[in-house]
Amino acid sequence: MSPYTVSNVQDLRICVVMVGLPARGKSFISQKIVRYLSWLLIKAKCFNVGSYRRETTQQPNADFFDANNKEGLKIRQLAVTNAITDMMDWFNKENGVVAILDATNTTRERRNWVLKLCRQNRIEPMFLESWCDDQDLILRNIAEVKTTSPDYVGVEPEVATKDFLNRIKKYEKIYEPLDETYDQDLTFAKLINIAQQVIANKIQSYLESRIVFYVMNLHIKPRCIYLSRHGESIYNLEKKIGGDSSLSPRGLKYAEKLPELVKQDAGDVDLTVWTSTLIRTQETAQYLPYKQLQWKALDELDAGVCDGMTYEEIEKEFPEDFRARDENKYEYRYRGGESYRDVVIRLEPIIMELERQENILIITHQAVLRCIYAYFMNVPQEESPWVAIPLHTLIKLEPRAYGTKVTLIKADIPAVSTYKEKGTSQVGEDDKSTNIKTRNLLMTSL
Ligand SMILES: Nc1ncnc2c1ncn2[C@@H]1O[C@H](COP(=O)(O)OP(=O)(O)OP(=O)(O)O)[C@@H](O)[C@H]1O
Repeated sequence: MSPYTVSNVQDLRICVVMVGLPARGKSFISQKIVRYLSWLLIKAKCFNVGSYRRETTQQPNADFFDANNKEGLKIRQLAVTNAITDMMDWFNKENGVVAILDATNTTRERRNWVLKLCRQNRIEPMFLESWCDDQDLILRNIAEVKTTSPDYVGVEPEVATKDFLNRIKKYEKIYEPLDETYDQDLTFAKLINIAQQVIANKIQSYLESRIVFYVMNLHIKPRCIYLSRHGESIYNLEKKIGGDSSLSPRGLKYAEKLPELVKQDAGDVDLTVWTSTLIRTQETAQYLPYKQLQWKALDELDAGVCDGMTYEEIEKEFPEDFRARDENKYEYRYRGGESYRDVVIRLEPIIMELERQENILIITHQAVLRCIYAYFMNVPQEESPWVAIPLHTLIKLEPRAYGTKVTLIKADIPAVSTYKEKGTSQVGEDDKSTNIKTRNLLMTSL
């Protein structure tokens, strides 16, 4: 069995029950939690009741959501029942650890029903409410994601907005927010106006506290995260892995060009640059006119006894290890070194801090960038160690409501390719194959 990344996960099953009026970011938060936990290799899945409801009812108007609409109630009850049935199946058949029940769950009656079902099935219920009275933000949310939802295909945005506001009114009539006194025995967290205020009540397990800590750090301000590998290094030229070498002359050219490349895209925004503690990332960042921070956690995957060797040398000297790594690159740990899984675990504070921050430029290493990229782009663990991250290329990530937009900005300074395909010890591709890899990278975006 694989080791867990968070303690006390064994035998623990948690259902995060979302609570809140429409357009309060419940789906946004649910998807973020799933991505975060999946990245940490904790089995997590979101059950969105709206999608179940859409299987039977297309494009209902606000009246459908009226508490007195018997037909509407029946359909909505069926949707939540089906979602919960699938959720229980997932816990039982697929050994799920954290399920998110993404629905409004606005009444005490509904929450009590979910609570009972969870307890009967040995699942810990944790309620997570998003409460928001910022009308401008709610209107922005409706414009950003609701007027374009499947519920409003072919409907004018103004008409859709008006109907959605009516839908919210229907829910407001019956809404019973979580209450510190009434709900004092429940495990719950309540986010007020994003995370201006956070109430945490009876948070029991370590995993629950990680989830609360994570959602506390989320923000929705528009921002860019730039990622770059260090410029081409002497070791890259010699096809060696690891080490702490300096940049090659072409790598230095990239370092000189980087300020212009960033400025052209980012303009005058304020950025902070994060580098690893290794010479090649610092040399790459040396001309950037921004505040810089060094993180040990951003150092390259430690290749242990293979540090400083070429792949050909590794294949000759440690043939079994070479094959084992190709077989399961994510789990393979170099003798005396690290695996991709180890790197993900040490990157967790980086991800947490990235969620808190605004515009950041990270200059680090291939394996580390693959792990960070996998978090933002939802790349499955078995694929992430094979993502091509070319040298001398700036990757721009723009987090959006339900995903991340990715753009590649090439510096147009030649560099060797350090990409190694499965089953060979050869690195390097011609220009054509590098472009194919680049396209693969773009296609993984949401
Ligand atoms: N804590 C929050 N409070 C308010 N808005 C948020 C919050 N977090 C994210 N958002 C914004 O909410 C929007 C996404 O809305 P989302 O679909 O997640 O709402 P919802 O509550 O799931 O609505 P519905 O009940 O209709 O499914 C995005 O524009 C996102 O920026």
